[in-house]
Amino acid sequence: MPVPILLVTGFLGAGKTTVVNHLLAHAEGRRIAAVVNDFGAINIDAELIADASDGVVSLANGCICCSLEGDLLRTLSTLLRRDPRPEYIVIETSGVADPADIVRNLMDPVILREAPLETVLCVIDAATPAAALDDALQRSQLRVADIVALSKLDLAGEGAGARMREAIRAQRVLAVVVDARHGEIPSALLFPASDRAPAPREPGPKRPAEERFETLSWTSDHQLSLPRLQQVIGKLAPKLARAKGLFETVEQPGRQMVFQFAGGRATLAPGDAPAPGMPRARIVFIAELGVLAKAELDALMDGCIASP
Ligand SMILES: Nc1nc2c(ncn2[C@@H]2O[C@H](COP(=O)(O)OP(=O)(O)OP(=O)(O)O)[C@@H](O)[C@H]2O)c(=O)[nH]1
Repeated sequence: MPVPILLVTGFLGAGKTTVVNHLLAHAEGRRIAAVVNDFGAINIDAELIADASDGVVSLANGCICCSLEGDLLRTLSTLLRRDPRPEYIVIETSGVADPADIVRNLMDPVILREAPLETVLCVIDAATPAAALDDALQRSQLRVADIVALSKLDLAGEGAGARMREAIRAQRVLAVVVDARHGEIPSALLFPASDRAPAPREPGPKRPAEERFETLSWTSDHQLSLPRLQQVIGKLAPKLARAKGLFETVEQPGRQMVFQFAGGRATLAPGDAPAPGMPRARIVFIAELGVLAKAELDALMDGCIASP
């Protein structure tokens, strides 16, 4: 039996992992394998994906739309040889990925036969201005989508959700647009029960690889001071496109916290127990190329380490 693929795309911090997590947590007995790509050296997303999946495969330190394309195909072949075989495969792309290039790779004749691309889902943050969809990368993410999920409607101002829907419709007349409150999308929509094999897709011409963002990682084996971190994030915020990380604070010892900075908003939430053998604090920062210097970042972040 072919194993349908769901490809999840969307800009940095739009809410892709939240959607994938919700899907895996409500798998209702389906064997779903997840492939997660963070283009930084540390794959925070893989750690944030619920254990509910049939094994999370993490592809880090590159983007599956360009440098890791071979790794993606090898990973899919390995998943398809698993016994028992997964019934579905979800691929979460990094927020900087151009999905057209991934779609092209998935049209590989063997993969297409064994694991056909069924659905492309694009997650869009409803709390960002609709003009964000004019961005070339976001346009290409929207262009290949069959389903568009509007996230963060709870944060969007009045009318913002409606304006975003209109902007989506203007670019993608045929896409199904759904609300995804905290990642909630009915799984029947994402994995429709159909015996028909999905038709091959035409991904369009290959785009020249364009480096626009870079990721900088910071790790430490110490606890962090929350007030100092808040101050530093305030300083860094204008330069950041996205940040996420896991660490322990001196204020709440013994508890791993999940830090998220997306759409200009920073949040901190309790996380799972720390993974063994990992540095106590690991944070990935994503910025437009040349905007954030590693030495500046290290100096600021080192200042967040709680004094003994
Ligand atoms: N309030 C609110 N927050 C949300 C919603 N969906 C996602 N978030 C938050 O937005 C932040 C980013 O969400 P993720 O799911 O990690 O975003 P992502 O698209 O996977 O991020 P990258 O993989 O880094 O591009 C997290 O703090 C989420 O909790 C929503 O519907 N409402």
